[in-house]
Amino acid sequence: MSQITADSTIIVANKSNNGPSFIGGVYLPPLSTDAVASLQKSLNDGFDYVVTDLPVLGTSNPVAGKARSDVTRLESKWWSTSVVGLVGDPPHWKQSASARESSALKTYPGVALLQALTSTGTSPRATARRKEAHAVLMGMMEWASHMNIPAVILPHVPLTEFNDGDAEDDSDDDDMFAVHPTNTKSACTDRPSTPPTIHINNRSAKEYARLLTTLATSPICTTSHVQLWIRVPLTLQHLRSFQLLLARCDHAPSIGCMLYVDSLLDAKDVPDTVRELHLFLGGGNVKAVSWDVSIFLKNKRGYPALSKSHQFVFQMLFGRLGRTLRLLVEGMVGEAGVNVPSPSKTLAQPIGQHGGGSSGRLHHLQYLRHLRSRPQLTKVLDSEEAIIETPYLDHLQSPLQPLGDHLEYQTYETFEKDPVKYKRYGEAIEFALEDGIEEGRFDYLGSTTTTSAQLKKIVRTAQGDDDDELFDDVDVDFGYDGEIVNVDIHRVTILVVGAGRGPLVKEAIDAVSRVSASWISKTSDRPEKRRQALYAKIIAVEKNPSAVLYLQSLRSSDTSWTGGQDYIPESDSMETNDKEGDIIIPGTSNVNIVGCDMRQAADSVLKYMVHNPNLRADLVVSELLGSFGDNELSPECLDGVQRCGILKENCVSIPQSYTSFLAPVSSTRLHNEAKSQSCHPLNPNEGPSGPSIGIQRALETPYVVRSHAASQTHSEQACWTFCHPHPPLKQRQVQTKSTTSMDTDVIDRTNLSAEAAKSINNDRCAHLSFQHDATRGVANGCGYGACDPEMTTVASTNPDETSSAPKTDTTTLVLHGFLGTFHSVLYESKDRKRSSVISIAPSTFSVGMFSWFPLYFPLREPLRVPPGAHVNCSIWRRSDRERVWYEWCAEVATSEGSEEVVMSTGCVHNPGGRSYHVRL
Ligand SMILES: C[S@@+](CC[C@H](N)C(=O)[O-])C[C@H]1O[C@@H](n2cnc3c(N)ncnc32)[C@H](O)[C@@H]1O
Repeated sequence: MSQITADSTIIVANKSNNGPSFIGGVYLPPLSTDAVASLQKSLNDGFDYVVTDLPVLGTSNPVAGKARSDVTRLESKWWSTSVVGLVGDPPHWKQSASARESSALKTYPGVALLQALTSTGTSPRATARRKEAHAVLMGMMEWASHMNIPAVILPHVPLTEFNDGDAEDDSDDDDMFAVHPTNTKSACTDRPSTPPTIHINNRSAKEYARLLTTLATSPICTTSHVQLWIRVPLTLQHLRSFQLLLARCDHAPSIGCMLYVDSLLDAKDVPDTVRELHLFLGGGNVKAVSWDVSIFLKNKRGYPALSKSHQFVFQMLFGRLGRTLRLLVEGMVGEAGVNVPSPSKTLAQPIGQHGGGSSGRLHHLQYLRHLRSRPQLTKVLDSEEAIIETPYLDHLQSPLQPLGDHLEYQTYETFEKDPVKYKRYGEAIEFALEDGIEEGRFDYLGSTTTTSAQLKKIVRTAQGDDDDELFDDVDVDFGYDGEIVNVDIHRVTILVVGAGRGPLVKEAIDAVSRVSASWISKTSDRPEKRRQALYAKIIAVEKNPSAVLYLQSLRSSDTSWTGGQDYIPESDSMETNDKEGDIIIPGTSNVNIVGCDMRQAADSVLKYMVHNPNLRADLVVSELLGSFGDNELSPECLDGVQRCGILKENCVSIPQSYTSFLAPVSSTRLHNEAKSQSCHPLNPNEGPSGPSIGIQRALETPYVVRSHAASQTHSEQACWTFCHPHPPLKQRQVQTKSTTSMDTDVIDRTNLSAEAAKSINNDRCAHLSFQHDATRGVANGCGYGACDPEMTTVASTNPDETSSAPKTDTTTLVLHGFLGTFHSVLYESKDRKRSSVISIAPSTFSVGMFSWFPLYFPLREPLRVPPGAHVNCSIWRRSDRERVWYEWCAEVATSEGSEEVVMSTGCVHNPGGRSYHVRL
């Protein structure tokens, strides 16, 4: 049976074994005090959990402690996994209420209790009522905690005036259930051009916040981990008022939102809803979404279906939070005796007498499952990478420091599973080799002889085709099998730096083989039918001794690493590495493994290259990129390689360049996680039992995170770009007509490429301005993954006006930091016709690649950005002899004519690298 627990990742992980993640529950009011009967009726229909009314405990009133049979019949594992509690109004209150009261009570369960709890009246009656309400609520919560129920549904403060305080004392009880008209219709249908006013009783809201905070910090939530799901109807005003409530509760993680969809959503209100929801998903701690059966329409065959507008909302909610979001079906389907009718029932068409199955809600569940299984959702929620990354959602990690630390075996293994990254590297190496051949850049090594049969085999293997018969179809004339063929061999030297466990070496070997096969095939028209092929010298440099052992083991067992020959022991120099008298096999590679820091050519093989210009590298391949591009010190490492003098002057680097991007993010979850680092730092050197690092350090440290409950509010912007290798000095001097006194002859005799890398400064700064975006950046979703232009189209539509301009924005954004991402051009041909790119910047995201998550730069204090204002962010990359670090600073500004007025600013974070740095 699937589980409902406080830890969403556990649920999803459990579910992922059985198919798509989808946790669906149901509330069956006639059985609301019998969890056994509810479960019996609903599990067969495919629901995962049920909602039960929490009982009134105590001895002082007539219905308190009323027996229920389920407590003696259901084992604890069911209560802790498959039952959610509902805080409703005490039954004896309902019983004593007049008919009018009853109908008002049905609006939202628990509202009458909430009203009594939060009233500030001082009369004896108000005081007694409040006391009773408090005892009822605490009893319910204690029982939930006792039963280990994972979550409890509570009401939200209604958007109406309570007759609060002493006024209540003078009124009869009818008035306290009076429902304001706005309560029964979607606020989405009120589309004011000025900011909507939240008509809630502010005093009650604050009383409620105090009560919830008390619960959230009590053992009920901190020890028993009961989550508080506040029922928030899906209207603009409710969403906004709930965010105020959460802010008052200091965004306690145990207080979450259960969105309640109980009103029809007019198509013209979809843009507003989409924009509002986008931000809400970053700040509303959304745990569940409940669909009231009254909003279902009838399809042609009479089965329940949602309107197009609600389908869009479903897609958005599940597309963003589908791996952690629980679903609930509520409301009546026509049976008698149901005591929780939908307030908006009259807006919907009735769907008939029965919703199918033993629960009467089977068809609703089947329909919602059908929406969840649409390709738009399955491709984001059920892909292999989605399943792999699930445990990492919103989980902060210290950025790796592969230069300063040695990576673990398992870390390499995880990298190597990426289905996109290595493919793109393979393509890039192939393009670079093809262009090198076209430009005649690879040295002629000599000629070798082989047979047609052997050549066929080489081509076939490179094409991944082992079937002899199939090969007969290939339109290349290789002659008869025994024919002797001459092949001119050209040598390419490939330096793979930071080789790890060798995946890029493998890509290089395969690319050499593929390019050679195609060159062999293309060169049949040369004199005497002499063919041409490549032979590669690959030097794999790695500083992690354990990874070097792995590389050596691979070399000893894989003949593709030793030129297709049986194992050849490695020698100290490049030239003597080939076995005496061995014939070079066209299209093969011979790998040398060098265990040292790439910034020092301390090894004999590398020294040999330095002293023999024709043996220097034609191609240098590396993957030293961090989430923010340069944050794992790729620039310093690759400059170090170049400075050693082991690159030819026309050497090509893969990657050729990488650009760092930054985008503002609104996410209370990420900010909370960062704050909690002050007590439980991630830094493995300190560990969970280490000293607390303090709030300053916690919020001046960037974290790698698979953002999830987050909203990127503007398109990302480029900060800076690093290109490799630096053009040889002489070339630059000629280009810039430098008149320095440097003796170019001397430089010529040493190494122009090496000289070029000697006086490089990799410090950078960027001043970015994120202008007001009326769509609130909805297309960027949570800031990880490809952006969705359809969202922009929907959010930009303004059906009220003839112009297509978006409606005036009325929301204040709350920013909690910035997400750093990167885009890298691995290789682009000079004519730009062929290129291979990897990216985690949303606008150019490499779909399916999961090796990098964004780098979250927190802000010490969240920034409030009023409608129309823009956000400026300055970021610096700084260094000293031992460290590299970032400093960042954000401000809010408006434009007044041509003038910019700064409205508020944060401080410069991490000055001098005081809280965080990367070791050189
Ligand atoms: C991100 S891993 C990539 C490993 C492998 N190329 C891959 O794609 O799976 C970076 C590797 O570079 C190595 N490395 C980092 N800086 C280095 C340096 N200065 N010299 C040699 N190796 C270095 C690390 O030990 C690590 O194995």
